[in-house]
Amino acid sequence: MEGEREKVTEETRGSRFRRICVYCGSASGKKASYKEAAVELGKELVEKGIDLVYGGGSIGLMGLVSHAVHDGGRHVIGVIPKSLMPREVTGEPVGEVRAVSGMHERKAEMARNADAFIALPGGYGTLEELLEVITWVQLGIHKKPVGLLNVDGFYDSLLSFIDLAVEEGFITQAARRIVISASTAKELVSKMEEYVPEYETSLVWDAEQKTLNYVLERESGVAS
Ligand SMILES: C/C(=C\CNc1ncnc2c1ncn2[C@@H]1O[C@H](COP(=O)(O)O)[C@@H](O)[C@H]1O)CO
Repeated sequence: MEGEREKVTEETRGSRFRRICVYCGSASGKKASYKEAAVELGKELVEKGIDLVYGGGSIGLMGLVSHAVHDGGRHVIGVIPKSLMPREVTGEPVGEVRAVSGMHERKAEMARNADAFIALPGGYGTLEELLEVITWVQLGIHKKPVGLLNVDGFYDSLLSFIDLAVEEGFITQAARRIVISASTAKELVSKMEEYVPEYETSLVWDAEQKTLNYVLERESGVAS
């Protein structure tokens, strides 16, 4: 039960993260290792006392990771656009469901509520969410760690592409280091714990807005 849960502090949980946002496939993929990795990641969050925010629903890897975190007693927030609320589209979500008006608001709400981001294997939706939060670091919108769970080399070709873009002068070495990757959940979370941001935030979230509006730090008067 939520209210009876033992109070976990940064010291007792042994993690600097209170809540991690997980992006992952609305499908499960073909290999058993993808499903196993989603469950393993959920259990790792539980072991470290970390809560989850994700895209809501219980289909595919999204269902596996959210059930693993919820079953382990941690808090789960699923952010679902109203248009995807019918159960036949996303399945039955667990934990707290936050209904939002659209996809942009959903991504902003997920990002705002997380201390870090992890991408499991997935398709277009996962890639879009992942690349956006990476870009937001580069733009100085946030400096939260971004991790790629490279299950069975699923993300090898994306990492090679990023390296090519570095070689070809489209991504800087510093921006390359935004992307943290590992093949197991334990190793990934541990690397993310050690991550030292190289980018300063120069834009701040506009808390008055539902969508990801941001303003230059010097104009907002808010220190991040
Ligand atoms: C395809 C349709 C619905 C699929 N249902 C989804 N339910 C919840 N969240 C979703 C859904 N589809 C995409 N997302 C978000 O993107 C990521 C998964 O996308 P992918 O393309 O499967 O990688 C996931 O992190 C969600 O936030 C409409 O019929």
